Amino acid sequence: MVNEDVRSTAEDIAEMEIRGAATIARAAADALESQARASDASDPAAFRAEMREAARHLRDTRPTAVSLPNSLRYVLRNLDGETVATLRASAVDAAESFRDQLDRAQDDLGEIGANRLRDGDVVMTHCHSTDALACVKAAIDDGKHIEAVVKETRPRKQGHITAEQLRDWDVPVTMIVDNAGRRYLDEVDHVLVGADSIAADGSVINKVGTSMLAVSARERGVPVMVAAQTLKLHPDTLTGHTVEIEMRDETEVLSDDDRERLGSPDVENPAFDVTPPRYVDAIVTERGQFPPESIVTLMRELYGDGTTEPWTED
Ligand SMILES: O=P(O)(O)OC[C@H]1O[C@H](OP(=O)(O)O)[C@H](O)[C@@H]1O
Repeated sequence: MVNEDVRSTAEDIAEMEIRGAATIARAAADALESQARASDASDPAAFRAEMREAARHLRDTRPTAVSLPNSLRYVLRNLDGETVATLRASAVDAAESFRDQLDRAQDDLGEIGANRLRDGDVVMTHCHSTDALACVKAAIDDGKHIEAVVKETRPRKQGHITAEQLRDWDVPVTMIVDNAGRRYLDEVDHVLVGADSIAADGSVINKVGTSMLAVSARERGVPVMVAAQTLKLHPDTLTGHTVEIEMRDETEVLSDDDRERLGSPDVENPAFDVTPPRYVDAIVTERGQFPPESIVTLMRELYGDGTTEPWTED
């Protein structure tokens, strides 16, 4: 029942061919739209069941970035109609308005984040975040000169994607290995990172290594700014759930040859870590910037009704 686009999108998300919390959310909405368009369901109940199955398939790819279930929820909750044709149209509309909101949110948070950056500032980045880079882009568009110290971000080196994007915007980049982060903090004005999920207590779940960087930044007096549209707020944490940290394959850390040479040690490869709120200065969203401790107010406003898992309903 799950269509080919959904299967290939799910595979690409799992393999990180499609990656980054916002990009994953967009791809998931696109895939649900494709499922709706291609459906040959004979009646509304069959159509809804297909959409739920497609959503489950996409949901099961990666566990940490809440933008993925938030995106699936958005499309499924907006299904509306008494016939397959009207249901299909509602899915297409929902996917389109989801994409519009995502783009607008990123633009708006970029403007807000840019207000924190002064002409001549240097930012230190970790991993690759489109929300974080939107702040840099808006600052440049305001005529500010911005430079960047870009952390490589092992094991998958997403810092290279950041450097490539900054190169296209003519932002001078200094690339460093992750372990040089603390040494170069003296030369930067901000740490600027994205988020995969934000918990109700203001904890930031982001690429592994973020917490170490944030602790060092606090010690060095460098403000830590997290750029995260409200799609990254994790509603389940309002009711005490914790965010699952994805463990990825050991081959990302050690090649087969290296593993054999080292006597097959155990390898742990968490993709994310949790930065406690006391190490974060501001969470920049499209609704304004918030001290992490107050993000719960916004979360209640947006998700206070609690969450459902529309893909599990029969
Ligand atoms: O939504 P945007 O800001 O683009 O990305 C947010 C976060 O998603 C990425 O995770 P991964 O590379 O998919 O594991 C990084 O942790 C990044 O900070």
